[in-house]
Amino acid sequence: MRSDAGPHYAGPNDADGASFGDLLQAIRAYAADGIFGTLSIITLAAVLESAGLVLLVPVAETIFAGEGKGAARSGLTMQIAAWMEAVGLNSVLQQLAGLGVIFIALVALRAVVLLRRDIVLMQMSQGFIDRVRLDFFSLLAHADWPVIKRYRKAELLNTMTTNVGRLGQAIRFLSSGIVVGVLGLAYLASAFVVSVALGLALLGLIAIGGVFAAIWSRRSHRLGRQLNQANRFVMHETTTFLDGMKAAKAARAEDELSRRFAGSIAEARLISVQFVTQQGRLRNSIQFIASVAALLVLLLGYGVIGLNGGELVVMAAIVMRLAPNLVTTLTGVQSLAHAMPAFESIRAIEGELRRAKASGGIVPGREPSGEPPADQPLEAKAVSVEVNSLAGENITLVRADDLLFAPGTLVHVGGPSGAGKSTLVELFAGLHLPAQGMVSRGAYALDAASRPGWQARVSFAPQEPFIFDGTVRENLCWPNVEADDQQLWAALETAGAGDIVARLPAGLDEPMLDGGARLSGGERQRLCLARALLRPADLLILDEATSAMDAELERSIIGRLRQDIGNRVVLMVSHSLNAVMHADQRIEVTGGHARVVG
Ligand SMILES: Nc1ncnc2c1ncn2[C@@H]1O[C@H](COP(=O)(O)OP(=O)(O)OP(=O)(O)O)[C@@H](O)[C@H]1O
Repeated sequence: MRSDAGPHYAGPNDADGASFGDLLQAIRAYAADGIFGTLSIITLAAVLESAGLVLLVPVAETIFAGEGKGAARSGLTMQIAAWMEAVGLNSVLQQLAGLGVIFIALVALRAVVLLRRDIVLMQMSQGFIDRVRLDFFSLLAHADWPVIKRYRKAELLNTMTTNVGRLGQAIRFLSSGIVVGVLGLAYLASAFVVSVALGLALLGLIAIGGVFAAIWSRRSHRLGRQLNQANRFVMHETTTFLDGMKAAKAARAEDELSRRFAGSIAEARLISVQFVTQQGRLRNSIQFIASVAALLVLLLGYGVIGLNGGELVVMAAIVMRLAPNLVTTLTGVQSLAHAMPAFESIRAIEGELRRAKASGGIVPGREPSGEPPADQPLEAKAVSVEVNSLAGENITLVRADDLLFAPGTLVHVGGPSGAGKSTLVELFAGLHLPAQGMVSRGAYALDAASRPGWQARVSFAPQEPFIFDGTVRENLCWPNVEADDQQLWAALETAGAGDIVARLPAGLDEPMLDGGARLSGGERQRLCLARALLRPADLLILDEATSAMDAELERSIIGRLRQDIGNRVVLMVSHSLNAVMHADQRIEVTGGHARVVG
């Protein structure tokens, strides 16, 4: 079985992520004042449970003793009998009825407390998971673009879905572990009430079970780490499978695609089977210890300590309840250890994102401080974009010595594939910050502090259209544009999308299902172009945003753009001649170097 990540799906080093202590601290920070109330209700439920058990002693002893008051009765039974005689319950039947009423009252109270406990625990555990998920989303959304770009989609998907799901499991194990553990303590306390010696014997046996659990938990934690890697691989292969479906069908390579996918899930399955085997072994060991405990209680209780019949019955009930409780607690500890690597993995990525943010990322919620002057030219001087490679080295992706675009200019950005065109326009969009040199508009230079203001006046249409499950109107106004129907239709007409929306039964209010999957690639691009046109901006960037359109359509769209350009600078990355023909200025990017060529 593979034990390392392999070159294709290595993720962040989970070992740097977090410990169990970090998880407890995170829960404490989340729950804050609620922890005391939650622990109190868990304890109250356990106390009521054990009180019910201890109450069995007088019930059983009263029955065993019958009317002959001299038969063996413990101090507890004598005390309760004295109380009942004081209120006039003298016969065995009357005392049993009295005890029965107390018992039923206890059961009713316990039911109310249990219900409350379960609700509180569910609210707390689900709330905690939601908090972790939201924090992760927020950190990722506010991370710098080059940092986000470093992660593979499968890695992020795996963290947001599989690992968060496993963390949910871990929290469930933890909360049920606490409940069952506290209950176990209560049972143990009941055993001490019946017989201190037997209580100590049970404590010793629980300690032996704990040692077994600790050993197996270590192994389960290792297995959990391997499962992390395997899950990453499954997610990677799942995205590859879905992305590659069309190409595979065209090349009749469905079997090859399926074979790769089957290979990826086999390892995760193997690890899951190994874990179940480990868990089964631990469960068997504890059950064996519990049987020994039951035998010991019987022999010691009857032969050595000399417990009476009632006490023996209650001890047997305690051991019978304690045994499955112990199995659940200790296998829960093991499951927690198995699921912990998911939390470690989430924290490892969060740590990377936080470190990146601390070294100059986007500051969330920061208000734009002024805006770049629209009547000034857009300029780049001796500028370069660098990224950090996985090996930690700085790589220069693109550089430019001197670029200047006057307001009202349509600029074509051309050059071979992989030359750095997208990186260059991402720099002007503020997605990268200059590593050297300067990007500016008049006196307004782009840097970490001015970036929000800069980006408030940029509209960017990427090659891959982004359409979400909302109406056409919601998609066009995303994220925060306010526009009336007339403005929406005008933008749609300029983007050549008017007829697409006019055909839809509900027009602007038609829901876009499945991210607009039923539209063609070119149709989705046209809608996204209309969205980009609606955003108030002095710099419009189209990064191959018309690549899926036919030449005739593209020509008419670029013609209209040129005509309505106003004061805007339009940067258009394209491999098409249409863009070259309509451009006022041309930039060529070759081998990471951008120059003016016309
Ligand atoms: N985060 C990164 N780390 C390392 N290399 C990167 C990173 N981002 C981009 N690159 C590399 O930088 C080069 C320029 O990429 P870019 O996307 O700007 O090219 P492009 O000219 O737009 O290509 P195309 O026309 O094919 O879209 C490519 O070789 C790409 O692999």
